[in-house]
Amino acid sequence: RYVGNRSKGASKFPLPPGPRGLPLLGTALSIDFTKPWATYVEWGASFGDLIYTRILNMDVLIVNSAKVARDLFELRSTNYADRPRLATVKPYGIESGTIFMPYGDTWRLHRRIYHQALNSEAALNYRPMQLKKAHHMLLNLLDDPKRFPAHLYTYSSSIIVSIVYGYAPAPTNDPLVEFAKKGMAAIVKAARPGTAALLKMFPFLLKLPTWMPGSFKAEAAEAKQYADDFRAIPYQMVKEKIASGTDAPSMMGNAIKHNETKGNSPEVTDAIKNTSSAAYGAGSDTTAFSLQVFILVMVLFPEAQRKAQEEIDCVVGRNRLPNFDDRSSLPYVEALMRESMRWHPVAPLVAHATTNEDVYEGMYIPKGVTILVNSWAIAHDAKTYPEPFQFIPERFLKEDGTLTEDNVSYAFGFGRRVCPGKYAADASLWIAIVSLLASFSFSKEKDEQGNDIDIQPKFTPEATSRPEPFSCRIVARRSASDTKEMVMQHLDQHS
Ligand code: HEM
Repeated sequence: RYVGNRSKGASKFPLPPGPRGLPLLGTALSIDFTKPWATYVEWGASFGDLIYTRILNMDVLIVNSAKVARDLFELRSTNYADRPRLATVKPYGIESGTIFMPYGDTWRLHRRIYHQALNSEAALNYRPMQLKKAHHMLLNLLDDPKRFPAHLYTYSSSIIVSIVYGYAPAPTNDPLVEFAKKGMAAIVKAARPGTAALLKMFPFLLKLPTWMPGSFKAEAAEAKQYADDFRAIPYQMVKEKIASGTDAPSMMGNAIKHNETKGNSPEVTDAIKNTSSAAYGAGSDTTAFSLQVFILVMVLFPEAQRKAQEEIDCVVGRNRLPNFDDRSSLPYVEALMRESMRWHPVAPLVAHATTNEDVYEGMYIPKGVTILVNSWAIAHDAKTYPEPFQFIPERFLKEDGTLTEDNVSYAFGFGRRVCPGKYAADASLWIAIVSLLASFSFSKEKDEQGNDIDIQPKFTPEATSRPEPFSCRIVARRSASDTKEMVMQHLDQHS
């Protein structure tokens, strides 16, 4: 059990209840690591909505309900905005990125840079670019529907590089996007809690020669190299564009120019490099994976797809593609998007840490403890969402057909750490979803005998979780040539 330095006043309160584990391993053996969020829900049935446990050598609190999340992360926000100190972060070269950064002044500086570029007003400026990228994605899907995950990734990452660097990547196989993708794959490994816990327990694993089984040296060195390059190379590129007067407006460019007027503070220069790479890391997979979930649910729940397409056909018609002006007239599409984000939140477990000890409803919360919010549990709470495993967009609609207040905000996190890219992300998701629904139908793939190939939905257990690969048929709703012609007409209008 946790032995921390408790203040006198707090010493009489017990830790929250939770499963007891084994020495050294804690409760690690009882966790289903293919879907840890579901194990924590099971524990919740016995121990409640706030659980204390020890996983390997880490003390962890788990929050399983929207109420506890609100009470701690919103109402006591200053104390619950830190991050756990993962043992992987430094060796993997990402300690100065926003996502893993301790709560404090440098983190505040980061948030100011994001705020300038990504607040709700600023995010409106990206809409024409997002619409154009959505149309490029439709063309990529028409050409090669089987590679849909790659097209979704190209869509989401090209939006981020455009916002962050003002860089217009090639529609496919862009060198910067490809480089960033490889880097991300290496860096994602740093966020695996199992690796972090192992390295904290056995730091020598990082020092073992690369050829020895169990060595993390090569993996960490590779990730660090990518992380370093990804901070330096785009920064240099944007600086050069500014110098030659060929830069496009961007988060990085604006921050560099602002910093120049203040005498080029090295601290701000670092923050500019680190926020930009973190925005790529935090914004590319999340958006692409959310769209993969959307396609998966369209295949699994054809009735919802049909209703959304009926709404689009009725409001937008079939002679043009939807745009942002249509958004408020398409409540079913909006409800479907919310239901898709609820059905599988791509950040199912969000890790914060406390700054100081606290007492909540008679339970002791230690200083510096990791506190995992189980967003998946919140999204599958049958009291709020009856039949939580079904896909029912109507749950977000009132009787009069207007939307409810619930906009699934937990999908973007909590309190002071809430996702700073959420307005831009929301727009990227919406325009992609409505454009895809207007242009394609999604259904199960057929086997050689013409029977539907069944899908058993499964999700990866990483911090950003996506569906395991699944096959599906993506067919243009108009003929392929008509769709292409319509998209090309829209693209001509953009330019
Ligand atoms: C569908 C897309 C997205 C989803 C679902 C999403 C979700 C999240 C979540 C759950 C968090 C953790 C919040 C917390 O700790 O409570 C987060 C953090 C973050 N997100 Fe997003 N995000 C998305 C897109 C974006 C985009 C497009 C950007 C940038 C352009 C971005 C930048 C960030 C950053 C920098 C953080 C770290 C914030 C901090 O630690 O203070 N995200 N996001």
